[in-house]
Amino acid sequence: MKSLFGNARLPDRNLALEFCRGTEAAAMSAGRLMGRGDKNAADGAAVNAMRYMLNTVDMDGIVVIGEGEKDEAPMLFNGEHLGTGKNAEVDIAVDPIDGTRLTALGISGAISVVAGAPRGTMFNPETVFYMNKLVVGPEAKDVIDIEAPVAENIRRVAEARKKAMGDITVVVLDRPRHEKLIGEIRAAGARIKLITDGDIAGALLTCKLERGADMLMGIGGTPEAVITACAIKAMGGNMQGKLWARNDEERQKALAVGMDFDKVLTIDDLVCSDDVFFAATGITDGDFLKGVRYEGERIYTSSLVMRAKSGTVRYIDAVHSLYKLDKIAGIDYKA
Ligand SMILES: O=P(O)(O)OC[C@H]1O[C@](O)(COP(=O)(O)O)[C@@H](O)[C@@H]1O
Ligand SMILES: [Mn+2]
Ligand SMILES: [Mn+2]
Repeated sequence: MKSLFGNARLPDRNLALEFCRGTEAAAMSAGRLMGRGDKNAADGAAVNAMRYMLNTVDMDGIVVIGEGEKDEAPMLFNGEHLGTGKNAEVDIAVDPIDGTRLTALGISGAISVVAGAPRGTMFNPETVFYMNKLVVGPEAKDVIDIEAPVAENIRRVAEARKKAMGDITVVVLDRPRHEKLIGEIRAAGARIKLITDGDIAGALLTCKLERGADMLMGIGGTPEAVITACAIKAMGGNMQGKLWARNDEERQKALAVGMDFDKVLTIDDLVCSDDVFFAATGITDGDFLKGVRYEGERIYTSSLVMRAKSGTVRYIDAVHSLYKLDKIAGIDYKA
């Protein structure tokens, strides 16, 4: 029988599998603090574990997307080097917890994420913390236009998805800034799934085969936008974005370093490579991934690992041995 890979050289090592160790470690450390009401403690635990694990990976990584200093939470810093310095030169985008508040309150939908791409291929949002986003799954990838009216985008996605407009579900972050957007979606007759946080996981729902949503619309973080672009590339969907400033001061500061608020950023502007890696682990239970479960000496995690070049999507359920991990990794998961 002919081999699946023929005689071709096997693909390069899948970095996303290595990244998954980082998201698992971050999720296990942060999940331990679920519901304690302390966002910074959870973020700090996730950041330390993530940094520790990613530094063991054979790569020459530079953090392009840390988290932005939007809320002065513990973070991996932009420009920080990660990995052993061997092998591939990669841009890294991390969000050790997307859904810090969800974790602190024990609400579903928090995940830990890392994305990687060849050096110099990830969009650097500089000081702009927010972006207006439009994300869709594979069937609707060629029909979206973030500059067209909301109803028109819904109509086009409905046509592409062979659905009635009333059956289209749009994921939207529940924020006062989205009052107009929500009104327009309702006026178009579509359904809305409001999320309190976590628009990376929200965006992934557009590419999920079952129980998903059809679109994500609205303003969320720019770090999350770049990470989302990596994930959506791997899942075959599409995304557009436009930078958004909270106030004139932020806008002027960004304009001074050459940022353009009128430009429609395509998925390729956000990450201009198809060799993109993505890993995510559930912290609290979510639509996509189960949260971390602590069972005495064992910790259970659920992760999603993807590589855009090969198109492989892996779901990895792992069982971790708490006491062994404490010893070898020096991370105190019992803390
Ligand atoms: O809460 P804001 O300021 O509206 O920002 C929205 C962003 O914050 C989040 O809801 C949560 O992000 P963090 O948990 O990483 O802080 C993102 O998913 C989203 O993109
Ligand atoms: Mn975060
Ligand atoms: Mn985030």
